[in-house]
Amino acid sequence: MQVLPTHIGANTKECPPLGKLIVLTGPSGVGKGTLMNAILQRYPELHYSVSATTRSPRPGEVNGKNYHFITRSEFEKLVTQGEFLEWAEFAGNFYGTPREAVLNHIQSGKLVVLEIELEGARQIRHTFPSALSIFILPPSFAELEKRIRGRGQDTEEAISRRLNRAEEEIAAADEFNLQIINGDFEEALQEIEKAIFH
Ligand SMILES: Nc1ncnc2c1ncn2[C@@H]1O[C@H](COP(=O)(O)OP(=O)(O)OP(=O)(O)O)[C@@H](O)[C@H]1O
Ligand SMILES: Nc1nc2c(ncn2[C@@H]2O[C@H](COP(=O)(O)O)[C@@H](O)[C@H]2O)c(=O)[nH]1
Repeated sequence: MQVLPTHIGANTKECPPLGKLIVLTGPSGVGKGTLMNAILQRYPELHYSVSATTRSPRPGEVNGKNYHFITRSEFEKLVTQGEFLEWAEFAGNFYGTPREAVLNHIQSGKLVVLEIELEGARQIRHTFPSALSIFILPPSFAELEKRIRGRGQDTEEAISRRLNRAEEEIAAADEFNLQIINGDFEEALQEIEKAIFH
């Protein structure tokens, strides 16, 4: 039986995945979640990792389905206990991937998908070098802003923070295995499917 590491040190690599880990990253509002939901509808055998966050739920978001919504002190405790595979602060809130569920699913041979921001995706690149990392790009910055605003679920302050961060995120796109422009939704979806299954 393989022993799973319980803590990621600076030079530690997670054990080689028996299944496959897929990371979708890219700026807020580019359409990662929408693409992910479409992929999960088509391929229910994929396992989507539900993150923990200190952000407040948006209207319609369900605890345990969209996120595990927790307090800052709960989040900090989980960090101390090494319960996250990666975590980061984004636009004033904390987000993290629960370690145990992901490793268990990978061990049982599942394809596991993470939808996370840049810093977390970088951490996964180091700890899981064999993960497939896909960076989703907007067709233009103006379109990205239109999408975040069009979603209508963030305050003006949250929108500015996310757009300010987006430039830096887009500049890092080349760090990842694949860059896909989410202009035409169906085309982007097909490119992701191809990357995962072929
Ligand atoms: N190809 C597309 N063309 C036009 N609109 C799109 C496209 N893809 C997604 N959208 C829309 O863009 C908005 C933002 O999408 P979504 O919430 O999936 O982004 P996200 O990258 O997951 O954001 P976050 O990282 O903040 O969670 C949604 O209203 C979605 O319907
Ligand atoms: N590093 C991580 N980033 C995560 C995780 N779960 C989600 N995210 C990313 O955070 C931003 C903001 O999300 P929102 O739901 O508040 O719009 C977005 O880029 C998500 O992909 C995580 O576990 N770790």
